Amino acid sequence: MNAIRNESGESAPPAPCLLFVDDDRDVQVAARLLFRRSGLDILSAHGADEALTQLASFPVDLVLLDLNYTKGMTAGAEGLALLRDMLVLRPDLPVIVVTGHSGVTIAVAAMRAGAVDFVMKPWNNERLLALVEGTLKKCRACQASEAEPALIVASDDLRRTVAEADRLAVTRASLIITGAPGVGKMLLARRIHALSYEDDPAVMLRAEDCEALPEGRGTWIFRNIEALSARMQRRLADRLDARVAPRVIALSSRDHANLEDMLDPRLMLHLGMVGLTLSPLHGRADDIVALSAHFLRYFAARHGLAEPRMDESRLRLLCEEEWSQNVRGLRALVERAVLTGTWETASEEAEAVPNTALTLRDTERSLIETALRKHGFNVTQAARELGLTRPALYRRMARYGL
Ligand SMILES: Nc1ncnc2c1ncn2[C@@H]1O[C@H](COP(=O)(O)OP(=O)(O)OP(=O)(O)O)[C@@H](O)[C@H]1O
Repeated sequence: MNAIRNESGESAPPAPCLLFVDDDRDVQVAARLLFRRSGLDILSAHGADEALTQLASFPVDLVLLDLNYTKGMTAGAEGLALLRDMLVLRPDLPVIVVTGHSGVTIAVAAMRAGAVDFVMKPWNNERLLALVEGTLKKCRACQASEAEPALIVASDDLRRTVAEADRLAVTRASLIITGAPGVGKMLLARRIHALSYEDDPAVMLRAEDCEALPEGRGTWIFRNIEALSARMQRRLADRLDARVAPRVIALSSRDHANLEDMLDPRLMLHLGMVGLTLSPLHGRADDIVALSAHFLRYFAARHGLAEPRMDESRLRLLCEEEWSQNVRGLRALVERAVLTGTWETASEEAEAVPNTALTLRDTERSLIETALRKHGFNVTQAARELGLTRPALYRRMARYGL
């Protein structure tokens, strides 16, 4: 199993964690030595793609960002574009720009684009350290309580799907995201929208409640697309046929073949052009490990409580769970562990809950049955003995089939 690991192969410590983006390996080594000596953990990325992947996979607290990653490039455009992408994913992320050739003008442009500060290369170790520590201190409270990375990605399976989603994000293509309930379809749809060129917020629609289509174009995210009425499906297909059409991101827990049967063929042609499928959480051990660590840290900070200890055997149990509600189930389980300070696996819980419910149900059914028999099935007298109103007793009789 591939737990959250930093470059040295150690399990990633909870915090603080820096991400240093620079294509120059010597500079990376110097930064690593400096920060590790000071007790800070540091991840490195040598270019934009790697940086975004690291950011999506690890709970990064601060980024140090060089602005040029291609040999000979000094204008800083690559770095500015990456800065904007990072801030889409993590709007509160503190980013310090580290600039060499590009100089002060580009550093100022980076500050305008959302960087919190900048340092010039070659840097002074003490000053850089003080700047990083000061920034971390200032940001820690708000960052720890609010920031939840857009999407945690650790398994190769999810990484491939997210890479494909990111590639499609900048197009205007409508698409369908399929996958079991709670697997992350809505989160992925939001990420696609956030990485697109669309400035307006996406319109969220529940297909089963949708009786009219929004005005204008923009991005429309439909939950449960298969529940859209036949009439609305035709209207939506008409809108997608138009020259100036909205972008529709349709979500469904049904698979593609099923949707072919359920959706208007014209609508399916538009939406089914490209499809993304998220796999069930069970079987994505790397994601279970990364998500558990992330949710633990997130909920401990959010509720101001200590993180319950996560050991190897606990992780193994989590990886063996069926996760019928997928990531939503894991998230709830971890939040409960933080709130109660104790762990219970989903299967322990699944066993525990029905058993208790069964005992209560059995007891109640048998009390009611005894009272009814005793009074010759006279409901008024049985209800009086049980301390219930007649309607309440009728409801229970119906529930227990008496
Ligand atoms: N990779 C992930 N990283 C972080 N959080 C995740 C991830 N995947 C899912 N979640 C979280 O799990 C919960 C369920 O995700 P989401 O609502 O996107 O699922 P869904 O597939 O759209 O569910 P449904 O089909 O039931 O509507 C949300 O709280 C979401 O933030």
